[in-house]
Amino acid sequence: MREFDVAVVGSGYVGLVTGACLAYIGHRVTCVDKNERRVADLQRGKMPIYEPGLEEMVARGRSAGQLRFTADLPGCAREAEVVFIAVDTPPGEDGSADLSNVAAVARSIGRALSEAGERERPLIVVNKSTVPVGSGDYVSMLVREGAEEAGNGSVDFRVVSNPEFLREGSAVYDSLFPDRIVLGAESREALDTMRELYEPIIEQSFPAEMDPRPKAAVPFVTTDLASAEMIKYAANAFLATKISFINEIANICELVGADVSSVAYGIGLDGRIGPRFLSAGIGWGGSCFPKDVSALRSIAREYDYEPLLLDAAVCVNERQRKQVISKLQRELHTLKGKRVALLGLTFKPNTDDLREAPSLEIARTLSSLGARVVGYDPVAAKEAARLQPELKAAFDPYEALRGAHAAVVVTEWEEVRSLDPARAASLMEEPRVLVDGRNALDPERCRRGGLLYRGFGRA
Ligand SMILES: NC(=O)c1ccc[n+]([C@@H]2O[C@H](COP(=O)([O-])OP(=O)(O)OC[C@H]3O[C@@H](n4cnc5c(N)ncnc54)[C@H](O)[C@@H]3O)[C@@H](O)[C@H]2O)c1
Ligand SMILES: O=c1ccn([C@@H]2O[C@H](COP(=O)(O)OP(=O)(O)O[C@H]3O[C@H](CO)[C@@H](O)[C@H](O)[C@H]3O)[C@@H](O)[C@H]2O)c(=O)[nH]1
Repeated sequence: MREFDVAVVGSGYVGLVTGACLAYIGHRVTCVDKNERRVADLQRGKMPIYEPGLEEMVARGRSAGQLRFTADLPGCAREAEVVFIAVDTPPGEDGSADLSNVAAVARSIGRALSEAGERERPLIVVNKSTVPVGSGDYVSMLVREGAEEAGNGSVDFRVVSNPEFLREGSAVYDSLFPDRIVLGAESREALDTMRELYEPIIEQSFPAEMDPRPKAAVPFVTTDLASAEMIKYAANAFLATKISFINEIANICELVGADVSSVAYGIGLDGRIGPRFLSAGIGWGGSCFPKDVSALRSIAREYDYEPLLLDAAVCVNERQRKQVISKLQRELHTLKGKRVALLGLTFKPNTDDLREAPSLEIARTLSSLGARVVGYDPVAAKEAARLQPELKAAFDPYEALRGAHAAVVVTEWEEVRSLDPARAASLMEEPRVLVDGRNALDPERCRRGGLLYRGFGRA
């Protein structure tokens, strides 16, 4: 295997995990970020995010001398063979992706290339951020513009799209054991180089200590730039739609007296459907699905196309969150003066990410209706209370439940799944409602413990 000099720009969820994993498989990696405090923290081993297994991977990379951190993007771009762009592409006001961070990095790479003069091989600029179709060409244009600004526009580089499919909470595992690696480029040579860089992952030839089960080679999908960019949006839109689909079925199950968990199991056994992403409940949130579905809708509208199915997926998702409120109103009648405990606040378990977390919107609505809201989360209670001041932070689930008239399971952390219903009921006030927004608890056990259990799509 050839050892590459790699720069990864953006030390957030994707950048850090990518950098740490590339160092783990034997490359020399420099992670770059414009946030100097973040860089200083990383240089002394302090993680800016909560992601299981990441701290150990970073420590390992640093002590092997394979991983370092800097704020000096031009310096890195001059020395690297491959630069990954992994900066955030947040939603703009109209729902389209805001590419200003990607653009700033591309220009800066251009300037650095121009100042460095001739290179032995073209620099490969890999876009890992989720970006609209056409962004590969836009990045090329900006690199060239940056180079022209610095006095020499004839710089040698190739742009590659390499969408990222990791999930927060299992990001390290997903990066080392991906379902596929997708690469889009116009240059065969650039694709061959990327294959070489990823070879230990494609061949699964790195030490098997993380997961000793034998693995087949990872499919390596090569395509043009636009299709690679579209694969990312299509994958997220499909998964989000799949969840909205099961939520629609859950709502009908409630009306007809069926149980959505059994229905999901029954349909998921069909190989054409598959069992994953069929958990009904509050619906999807997070830093990706809402932003990417909205960016895809916005792309479609740019071309005067009405994305009816995507619009419906979003509507169903918005309605699911509102259902938490109607389920509470049905049991508590007025919410004024009632204490409601939210159990789990991050958008999913095993992450500290609160971007588009349903908990924040639910807390806001409940407090606008006069309820007192307290929220428990094992890692993000303090930050959630900062973002949503109506929410009082609790650091233990039972502390949150003390004196509560109702509780809502918003995020199925293990600490929430393993809740003791009898202990919860003993701390709560009448009518002791538990709205299980993730269908994570056993309804019978909850009822035996003295809770008024209400799930999604089941009795
Ligand atoms: N979070 C995920 O699970 C996930 C998964 C797949 C793809 N993605 C995509 O990957 C991209 C990154 O997402 P993320 O969640 O890692 O973002 P993030 O917000 O966690 O991190 C982004 C980092 O980039 C840095 N940055 C921004 N502009 C910069 C610049 N000009 N120069 C240097 N550093 C800069 C920020 O300081 C920050 O540390 C997004 O496009 C996202 O859609 C995210
Ligand atoms: O059956 C399910 C599965 C998930 N969710 C919710 O869907 C959201 C997203 O979950 P998940 O996909 O596990 O987390 P992310 O980390 O947001 O990962 C998604 O978004 C990433 C960013 O683009 C992609 O890289 C991943 O492949 C894609 O799964 C969360 O709010 C979950 O609670 C459900 O409601 N029901």
